Amino acid sequence: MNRTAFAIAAMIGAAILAPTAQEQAGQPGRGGPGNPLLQAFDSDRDGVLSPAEIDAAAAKLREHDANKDGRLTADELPRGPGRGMRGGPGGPGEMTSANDPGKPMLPKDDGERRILAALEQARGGERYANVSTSDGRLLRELAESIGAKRVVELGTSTGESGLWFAMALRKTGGRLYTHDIDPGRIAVARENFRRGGVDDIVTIVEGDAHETATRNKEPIDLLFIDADKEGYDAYLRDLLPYVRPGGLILAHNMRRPAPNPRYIEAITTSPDLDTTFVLMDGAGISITLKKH
Ligand SMILES: C[S@@+](CC[C@H](N)C(=O)[O-])C[C@H]1O[C@@H](n2cnc3c(N)ncnc32)[C@H](O)[C@@H]1O
Repeated sequence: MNRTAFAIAAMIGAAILAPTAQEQAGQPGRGGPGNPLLQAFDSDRDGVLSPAEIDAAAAKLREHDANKDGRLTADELPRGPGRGMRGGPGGPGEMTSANDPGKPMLPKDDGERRILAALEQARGGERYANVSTSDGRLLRELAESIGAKRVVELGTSTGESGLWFAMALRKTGGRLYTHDIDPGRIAVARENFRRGGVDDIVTIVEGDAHETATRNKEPIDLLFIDADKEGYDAYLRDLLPYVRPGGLILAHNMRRPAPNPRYIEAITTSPDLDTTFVLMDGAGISITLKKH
């Protein structure tokens, strides 16, 4: 590995393996046996990073590149109490599929296994600005926890968020209505829903959602806004009357790309709505409860 590559690897390693409070409080820290870079990359535990271990560091970092695009994004990097690689693979505090929100949850049955396999395949294709794994896990849990029967999604893309919703809807006996303007992405989404075994509970609506979504006249349990950002406030205005009291309005990209300020104002100032912002270390999601 050349010097530049090592410097990048070291910076990334330092960023994801920042000292714990324990280390800051005087426990072993940088330069000592508790040094996070040593913990992550010093395979033979001799307290020194050898040239071979330095070379191997890049490969270890690449293991986190879930979508194999050659880059590491925040949702691919380990996070949480153990900060991922602390203690090395398999060591104490390492995030696994079981406890890392950035990784798919463990499937509970064959249906979930099939959906997760479809998601993994979808993540290997064009990603556009699809939800991250942590985003998707949250969408699914929120939909399932409110027993959503009718989920309306604006912005299907290739169907990743739709697959997460479908996982919830399999349990609730509900249905997803998902709208997109792009026929190419819709074709991929259709195939992904088929592959995930959920095409029977998904209705794809092709066209400009500013027009197609207003055809909805049924109560909505959960509305997910993830299409054109400048249109978020119009979508809210048009569909809020159909969201049932106690229903949820979720919106993606509340941090990046820059959110629509009219939408933020609408969801944070209305006395009928309560909003919180989550997963803001990634794209960011707003969770808005329609109270009345
Ligand atoms: C960020 S992607 C959606 C990602 C998807 N929700 C996911 O996480 O898998 C945004 C999508 O909105 C669609 N879109 C943009 N403007 C639209 C409009 N006016 N009507 C319908 N879809 C639109 C785009 O074609 C694109 O597929």
